Amino acid sequence: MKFSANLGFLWTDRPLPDAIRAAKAAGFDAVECHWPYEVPVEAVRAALEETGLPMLGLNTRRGDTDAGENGLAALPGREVDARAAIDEAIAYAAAIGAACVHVMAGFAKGPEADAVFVENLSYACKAAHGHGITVLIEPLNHYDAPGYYLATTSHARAVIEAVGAPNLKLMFDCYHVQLMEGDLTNRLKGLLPIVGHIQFAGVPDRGAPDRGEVNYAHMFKVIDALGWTAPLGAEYKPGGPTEDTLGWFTLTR
Ligand SMILES: O=C(O)[C@@H](O)C(=O)CO
Ligand SMILES: [Mg+2]
Repeated sequence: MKFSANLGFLWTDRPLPDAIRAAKAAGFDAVECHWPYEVPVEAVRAALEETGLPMLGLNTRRGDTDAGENGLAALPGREVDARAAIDEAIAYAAAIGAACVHVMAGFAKGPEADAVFVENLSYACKAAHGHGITVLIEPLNHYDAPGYYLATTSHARAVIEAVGAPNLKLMFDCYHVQLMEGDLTNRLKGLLPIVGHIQFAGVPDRGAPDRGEVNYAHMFKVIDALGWTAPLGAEYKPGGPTEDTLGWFTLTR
């Protein structure tokens, strides 16, 4: 198995370039992040080149976080801001060779939001296509993100079908899927053709994956048996020094 360190949660005690170096030293095969925009592209690119780690993905900006926004792409009336965030994310991803951009939907619901999300995603997929970038959408659980537009994989599948772009895929985050829908093994098998990236964390506290209700020793075997070879995103909250939480690597043996 290969693993990607999600630097939105791991090694957040240091600047992003040093977090990339820490992930390399700990034995990760790749990195991914959330919102790198305050860090100069050159510094991130230099750390990636130095370590040889690929950056798998990053997220579009959430919007006005002081006002509680968590993404813009499904918000009626915010199309200009949503597309600026998409352009920014694609430009940053292209500059550091990142394979994916997660377009965050935000808090919205209803037919207007449905149409806006599909239109903004169509825009994102066209813009990303020329750079060979995959656009991801991710259902978030309703405990952490109540009211988030996208909460289930069935809704994500319907959106992906409505957009109909080959470079639009599902971020299958085992943590969110377990909290909302369960049946991880069968669900992942059924969704595999539309999955673009897989993430994991302990459930329900989002701690290290060797604790909680999900048996990741089993899940890693399932994922491997499905022929998935891309790195899996370790997106958990270490609750202390990240190095002290890496015992879960042994789950793959
Ligand atoms: O699962 C998550 O929370 C992340 O993957 C993310 O990108 C949105 O916060
Ligand atoms: Mg996630």
